[in-house]
Amino acid sequence: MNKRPTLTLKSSAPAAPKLRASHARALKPALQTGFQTALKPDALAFSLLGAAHAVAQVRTGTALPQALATVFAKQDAPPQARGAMQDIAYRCMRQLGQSETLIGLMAPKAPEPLVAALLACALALLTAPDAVAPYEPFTVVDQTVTAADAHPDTARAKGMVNAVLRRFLRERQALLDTARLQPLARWNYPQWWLDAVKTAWPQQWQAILAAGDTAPPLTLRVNARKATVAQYLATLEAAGMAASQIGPYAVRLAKPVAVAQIPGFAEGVVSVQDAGAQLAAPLLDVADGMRVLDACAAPGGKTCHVLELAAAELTALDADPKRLARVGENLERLGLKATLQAAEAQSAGWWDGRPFDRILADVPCTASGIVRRHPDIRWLRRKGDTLQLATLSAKILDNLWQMLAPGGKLLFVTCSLWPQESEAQAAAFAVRHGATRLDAPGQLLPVGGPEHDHDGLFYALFQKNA
Ligand SMILES: C[S@@+](CC[C@H](N)C(=O)[O-])C[C@H]1O[C@@H](n2cnc3c(N)ncnc32)[C@H](O)[C@@H]1O
Repeated sequence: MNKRPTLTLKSSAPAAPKLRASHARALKPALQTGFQTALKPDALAFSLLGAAHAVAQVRTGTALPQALATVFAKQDAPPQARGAMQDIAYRCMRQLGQSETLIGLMAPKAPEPLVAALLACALALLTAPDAVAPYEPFTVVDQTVTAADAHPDTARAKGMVNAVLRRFLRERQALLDTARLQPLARWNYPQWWLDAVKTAWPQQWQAILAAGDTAPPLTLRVNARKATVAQYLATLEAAGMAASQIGPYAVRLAKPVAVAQIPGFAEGVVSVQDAGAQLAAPLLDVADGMRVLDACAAPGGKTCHVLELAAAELTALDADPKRLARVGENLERLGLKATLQAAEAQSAGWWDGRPFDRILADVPCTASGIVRRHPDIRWLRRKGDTLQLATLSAKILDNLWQMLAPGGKLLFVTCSLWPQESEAQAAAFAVRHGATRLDAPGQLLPVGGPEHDHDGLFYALFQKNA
């Protein structure tokens, strides 16, 4: 791996203020997550409190989708409140560094976990640019105080919540200017993540970090068995939905909508898939009748795309049986067939010994390239995860190589930005196995803008000598 120089963030502004140690410590687990409030489900206060519970759970290590699912179930939230909770919680994740820094500047002492999460949710709404602010500032403050009052873990802090948010409204710009002297608040990523992006991508680090804080587009993959892109664009136009083609099978909707509102989704005409992820199936170069292994398949985006392009004999393997079930659901919706196998890709116990013509190894990784879609990842990952996951994926690749037929191709994919998991891994693998490296995009950087409206993926393609 090439060593690149580390850039440090330069600022002509005064030195960043030190936060009190109490604000920098890890937050304690949230209490009483099952408590039912008397708040009306259509009130913003209800959604703020639900989102705050989910955010507090992320701060103790739970992934945001799981945290939200728990809150939805426990609070018996109706669909509209679920949508609002999800929107607030995702905004909060993208602004968490700034919000926690602001709380550190304004709160008299470190708030309890649920209070801190509630304040962070409110600040995420209050700091949204005016043009896209979903609620009036005074509504946010009023409803946050109402939410605080409605829960036993936050009720005592109601006065402090009110004081902090009103102070923020009064001193907004000065507080933001001070907070943003901290890299954590300026970029909304932990320091180790900032250092890692700067080291790996010294030219593009700012664009990568900024793009990771934006909401992702809704990109669809047109099922080549059922429609062409031109036909599907005409369908969208007839439905009054603006969209454009951004890849051979990729269509981006101008305005994201719920899956249920996507024309043809239920009938399998389209699937939701990032434009960068849609490169995998064509790169694999599968022909009808080939034996194909998708070794880390769930939820099946790439599996299904391969089968939309060729009538292959495909085995979809995944270590997680619950996630594997989602591959089955996607295959069914699209009218496709594959053999599903719950097993670990670094073991060979499940293999019948018949070599595969093509292998897709979309290995487990830090997912550092898909933070705009999963903004909680940056707060959940630890620096040491990279080495641990790279070690596992090396084992997976070595094991899969023996299953590849002579002349066959293996496509190695990650959704990581870290070279240790991607290019360094690919280079070391090629040396270990004397594998021929074929043309592939390498690292796709998620720098944003219309030309790069894709996640951060890495592709390396290998061929086994015949
Ligand atoms: C990046 S995701 C795959 C995404 C999928 N290829 C798609 O396009 O929809 C990685 C998958 O690897 C699975 N996984 C993790 N460890 C594994 C292992 N040791 N063997 C096989 N699958 C594993 C995870 O459950 C996860 O579904």
